Amino acid sequence: MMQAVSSGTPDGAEAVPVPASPRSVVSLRDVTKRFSNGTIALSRMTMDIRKGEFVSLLGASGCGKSTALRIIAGLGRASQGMVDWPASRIGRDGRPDADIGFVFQEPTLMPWKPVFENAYLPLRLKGMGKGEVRDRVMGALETVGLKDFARAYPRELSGGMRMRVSIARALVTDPKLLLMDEPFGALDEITRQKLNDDVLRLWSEKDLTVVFVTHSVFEAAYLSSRIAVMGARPGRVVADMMLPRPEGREKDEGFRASDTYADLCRTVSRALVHAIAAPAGEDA
Ligand SMILES: Nc1ncnc2c1ncn2[C@@H]1O[C@H](COP(=O)(O)OP(=O)(O)OP(=O)(O)O)[C@@H](O)[C@H]1O
Repeated sequence: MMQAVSSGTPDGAEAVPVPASPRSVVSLRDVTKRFSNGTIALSRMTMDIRKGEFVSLLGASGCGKSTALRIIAGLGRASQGMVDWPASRIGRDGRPDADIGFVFQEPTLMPWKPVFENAYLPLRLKGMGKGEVRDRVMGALETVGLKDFARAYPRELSGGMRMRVSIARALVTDPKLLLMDEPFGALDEITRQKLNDDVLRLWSEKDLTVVFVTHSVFEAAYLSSRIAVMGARPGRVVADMMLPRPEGREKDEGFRASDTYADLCRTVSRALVHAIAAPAGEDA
């Protein structure tokens, strides 16, 4: 179902509803976001996210990545343009009823609740009893390697483990679309690499569609099947790159050390430099 907004035309353009492709999980058409203070965070962003993709939104700070992700999640509304979640109904609040998992930049755990309660939260908010979903919550914790920490409190966990709880909480509703807003930016490099591998494993095992915000070329090149490089002022997609994945979904240390990965990083880095230099209006 579509959420279309055509009031206000900050850059003089009218929204043109184009049907999403049958494989689209989310489709953005000419989406513009103008905040009440006049900041135009996104301008005419058009993008189809297709089932099974691992899409990274890559760009410099302030180019509108988080704004785009919030609109994809239905947490923020476009000022203009059209957002379509073909397989979902739109509720009265303007949000899709699809189960979408969202992992924020910070783990945002409740410090006074143990790990189990934190992961259980989305199901509690849906009115589901703890007894009824105990196995499901434990399954999500097992998926991220924290089954033995269900009774621990967030203060007893490392930063990486807290982020794993946050991922378990996003997975507990069994979403098909997982949105991650620069989740590993605050972690050390080793932990980040480990979590990158975990996310790739989850993507593969759970047949997820992932949209991942990052400003790391290396992370985007390692994880993605597709990278949308964004330019700033106003935020827009400057390059939309499909990445070759001859080795399948999962990666390993061998891939990190490979010429293929080095070449990929160079290509993505060049695209990012171009995006930063590109004058507004020069699109993919
Ligand atoms: N609620 C808001 N009100 C006004 N301006 C906002 C609001 N949220 C974001 N912005 C502005 O919109 C632009 C895009 O912000 P956004 O957070 O989407 O960028 P980003 O690429 O995710 O940045 P970062 O990588 O630093 O998180 C920025 O100029 C930001 O200051």
